[in-house]
Amino acid sequence: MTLVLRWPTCAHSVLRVTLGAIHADATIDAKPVLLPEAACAPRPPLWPDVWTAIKRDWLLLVLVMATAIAGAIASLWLPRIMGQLVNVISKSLTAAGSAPAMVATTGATATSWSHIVAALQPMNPPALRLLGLFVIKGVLTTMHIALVGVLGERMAARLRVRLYSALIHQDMAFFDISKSSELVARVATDVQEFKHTFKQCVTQGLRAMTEVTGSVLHLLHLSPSLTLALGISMPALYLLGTFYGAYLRRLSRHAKEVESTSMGTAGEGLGNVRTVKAYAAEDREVELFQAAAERAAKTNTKLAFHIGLFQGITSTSIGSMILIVLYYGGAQVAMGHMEPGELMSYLMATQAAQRSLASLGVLVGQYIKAKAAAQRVFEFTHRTPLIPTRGGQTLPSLRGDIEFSNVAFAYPARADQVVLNNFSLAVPAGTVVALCGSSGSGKTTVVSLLERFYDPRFGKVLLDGVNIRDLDPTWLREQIGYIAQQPALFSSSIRENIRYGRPDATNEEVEEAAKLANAHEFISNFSSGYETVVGERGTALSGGQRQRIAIAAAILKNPRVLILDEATSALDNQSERLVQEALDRLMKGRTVLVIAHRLTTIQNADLIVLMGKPQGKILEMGTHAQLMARRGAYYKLHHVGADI
Ligand SMILES: Nc1ncnc2c1ncn2[C@@H]1O[C@H](COP(=O)(O)OP(=O)(O)OP(=O)(O)O)[C@@H](O)[C@H]1O
Repeated sequence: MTLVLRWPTCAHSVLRVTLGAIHADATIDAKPVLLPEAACAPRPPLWPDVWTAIKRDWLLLVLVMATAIAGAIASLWLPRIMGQLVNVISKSLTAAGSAPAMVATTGATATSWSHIVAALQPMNPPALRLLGLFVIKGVLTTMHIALVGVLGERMAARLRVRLYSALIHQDMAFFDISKSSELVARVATDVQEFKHTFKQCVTQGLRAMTEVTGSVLHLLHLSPSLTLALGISMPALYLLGTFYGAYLRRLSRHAKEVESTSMGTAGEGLGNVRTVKAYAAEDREVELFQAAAERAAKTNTKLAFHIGLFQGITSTSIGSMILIVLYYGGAQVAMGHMEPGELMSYLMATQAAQRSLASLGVLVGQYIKAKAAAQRVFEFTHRTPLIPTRGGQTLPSLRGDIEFSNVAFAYPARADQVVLNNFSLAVPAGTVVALCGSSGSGKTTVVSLLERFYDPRFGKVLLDGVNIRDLDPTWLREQIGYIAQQPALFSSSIRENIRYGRPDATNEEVEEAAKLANAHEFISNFSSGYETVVGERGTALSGGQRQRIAIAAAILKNPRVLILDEATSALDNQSERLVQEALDRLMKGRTVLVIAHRLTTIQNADLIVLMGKPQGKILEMGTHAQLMARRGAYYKLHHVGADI
């Protein structure tokens, strides 16, 4: 029997699980095969996603495009008006060929006002046009940069929120196989890269395309024959630049990788400095780093050589082009077919066209990179979580009866390792059940299934007789309080951390919960009291303090069902007494599942469940007295006084 499960190694990959024999007791013989992403489903097209991200700012986008095109058109006028100005100057020079002699005979100074005004007169109209053009270009540039900045930031913020929301709503199985640093990089770096290139495409792309078109038309208008001559040589140069440019980009990427590997070697050595010193391996580490650094130097030298060659070829080509224009265009001027100003205008227009073509070439490379970044950004926004956050029924009131009925389970990331097998357990409302057993026997898995972080392969988990698959997952989790072995707090204030249990709680309710959790006193001793910031993951607090804050948050949440993952490392006596007191208050009147690590702390439980190998099997079950009287595995554990 073959079962195909949608499985998130990426949004579109599938985990194909071949289920061999499914025995009567639901033993699973599963062999997972990961199919490559591309073989599974085509990527959704990118443009609808990009459009969704910017469509709310369509007016802004139109303005950005309009200012880019208008700016480019304004630039196109520059060579023309410059040419007009040069023509005027050259005409005045011809007309005033004998002026210096006149000045010498009359004795008038060359700088007298009347001479200056007379000399400037014909230049005024083109100079004023040029000034007007500079002002228009300046205004358009300011508007464009400001508008594209606003558009880019709004789009990036929207994308980041959409991606973060898609990620945080994924199921736990997704996080089992994803590295959080990579997910954060998607939200930060990939969005940044996409934003950067998007801005460049609408800015430089549009401008360059307009400039290339306008310049070529202008060149054709000025001298069709010269333009034709250039037109034959330019594509060859352009292609050379594009291909060599692509090779250079590949080389540069490789050089970066080699360099970051060499830095990684140094980082690893320094990061593990205790181990390095303990093995007296300093010299070995230096040798490793030296080899990596030499590899990086070799690659970078190769890159530098090719960059030099590329720049040499480019500057020779550009120089040759200018020479062709001057050589051929000079002859045209000499024959009277062209004015000097037109030749200058022509030269400027070829430069503008060449610059724009070059920036289009660079943009093509960046577009490819940005497309890959955008695909990474949008990949997860299309992924439907295996277990949704919302949807399903809620119960009007909850007693807190829990039942695991013939549950079989393997983690999706390790589908061939059965963790729970034919697991059945009833926990009546209001009782305390302790799960104990060797490490890896499946205690945490049992509570993860109750919180519906995963769905069982076979069997059911019932709450008040209702299969939790039919319940709204958010509602379900609101009914369950969880105190972790080492509660990880958020790096905000103590008040905010306690309020995480119920965001709408008043300050009085927060303090009341802290008092019940034996936390009020130590919080009040901090100079900033409830406003004290607890540091990343709560590292600025002791283990016992962190636990009492987590208990306060659970008290505020007031769940019907409580899961306690007992701390493995013992607290000091005073701290343990305070935590235990707080827990006793919290447990009163609730259904409690305790993941027990110390036999001494579970003797009062209503039911003790000893789990063990083969995995997921219940070895023994009963009260402390019953299990001791049985003189079985529990008794033996107790007898040797081992922790579990
Ligand atoms: N997210 C996961 N993905 C894949 N396998 C997992 C995952 N979590 C746990 N396992 C595996 O499932 C088995 C049961 O793990 P579980 O955490 O439930 O054991 P435990 O009894 O709570 O152990 P401990 O007392 O050490 O916390 C182990 O073999 C473990 O390696």
